[in-house]
Amino acid sequence: MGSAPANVREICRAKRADGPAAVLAIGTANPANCVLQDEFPDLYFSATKSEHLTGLKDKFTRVCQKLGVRKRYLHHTEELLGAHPEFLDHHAPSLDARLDIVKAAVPELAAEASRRAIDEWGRPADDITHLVVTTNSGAHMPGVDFRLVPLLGLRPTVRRTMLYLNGCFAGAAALRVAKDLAENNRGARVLVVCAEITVLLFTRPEEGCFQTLVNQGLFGDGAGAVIVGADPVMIRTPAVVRERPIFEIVSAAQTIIPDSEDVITMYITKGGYGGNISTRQVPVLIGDNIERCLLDAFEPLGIGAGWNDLFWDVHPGSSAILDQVDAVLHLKPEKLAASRRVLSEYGNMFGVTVIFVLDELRRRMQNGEEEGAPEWGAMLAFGPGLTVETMVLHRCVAQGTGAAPPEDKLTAA
Ligand SMILES: CC(C)(COP(=O)(O)OP(=O)(O)OC[C@H]1O[C@@H](n2cnc3c(N)ncnc32)[C@H](O)[C@@H]1OP(=O)(O)O)[C@@H](O)C(=O)NCCC(=O)NCCSC(=O)CC(=O)O
Repeated sequence: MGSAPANVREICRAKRADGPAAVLAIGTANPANCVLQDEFPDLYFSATKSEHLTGLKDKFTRVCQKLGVRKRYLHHTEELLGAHPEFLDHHAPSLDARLDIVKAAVPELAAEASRRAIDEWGRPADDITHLVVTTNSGAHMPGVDFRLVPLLGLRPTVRRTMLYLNGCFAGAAALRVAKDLAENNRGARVLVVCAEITVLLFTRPEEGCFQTLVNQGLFGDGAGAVIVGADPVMIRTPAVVRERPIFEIVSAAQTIIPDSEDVITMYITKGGYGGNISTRQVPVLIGDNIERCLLDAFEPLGIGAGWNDLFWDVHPGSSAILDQVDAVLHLKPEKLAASRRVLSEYGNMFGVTVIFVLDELRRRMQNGEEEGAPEWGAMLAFGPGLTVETMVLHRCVAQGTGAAPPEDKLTAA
């Protein structure tokens, strides 16, 4: 205690990372039950004993064809629905049974995606210092974050943050929180996990309820996990493991679109989720506002690239939304290929979807499918109210196959 008193600013500065937060690994997972969109109207109207509503079924078929989805994965099977006839009637009390299902299934799916991310990362699970978890599927204390600690073998002192009910912007919000954690805590390694199981949304079709048709045709189940950290290191565990950054997270912002409070709403009722998505308004409002969000994000960084010089991770809310983004930004057709492919192969998985798109972008870049190999990119995610998350990303050279940390960062585990 005899030394000079430490300067608080210096202590704070020493605790911060030197470099930007980066995506170090990505893992994804889906339930086993795959449904093809072409077959889904038959399946859905049969499982809900609604075959007599032939006009509504035809309309559902038309809506299904417009959403941009080819297949999806769903936790709820015909067998599970058969065991819960109360799920068919949105007005019947079924919340407890639905919550019991997600309480067990969401942590398992979240753990599967997380294990894949941790395996790719290569370091032991107990090197994770922070955990940021997000889901719309549940309302439990303790939550999925707590359950993941034993499931993944994380340390009991891992610093957990649980984000419930952020709708489709949840994945981008979790990455934004992880960026701040990683950059403000030297050596932090943040596991971001988003998981969704849409059994709370399931109900039978009803004349006059267009929202139900969109919900049943659009949403899918999945989980995505990302390890975020700054200043990549090479460690001996005893094997040598090099952290390989994939994308640097350069900036992250969130904004509310004016007068949009009722455009996307969601709440828990005795029969599962209630709420409304103004499906005609959503693409229009997104189109009217995203260019301003993007300019606010890119201009202060002095990045003068045109929109077609970037790579894009846009939350694929539906085909109509991606078409609107394309039109407003005058994007070349291939620019939203990663978002369109994820929508087509998995459906809209709420906040999970942008993580799948990040993984798809990485795959496309590694395979040379991303034309021009852009250096800079943007993530756009949309959700309740109408909230827009905008993130500026920077592709790391060699895309997770190079960018090895220097020898002087070699750390003994
Ligand atoms: C719903 C759509 C697929 C409809 O497609 P189109 O507009 O191209 O097609 P369309 O006009 O021919 O409509 C097809 C049929 O649906 C009917 N229809 C369309 N919109 C309707 C509405 N709002 N209310 C009632 N009926 C409607 C039409 O009359 C037509 O019926 P008929 O065929 O009988 O003439 C599209 O508008 C769309 O994708 N909207 C955005 C969806 C969305 O908001 N996604 C975000 C999810 S939420 C999210 O991602 C974030 C979050 O949750 O947080």
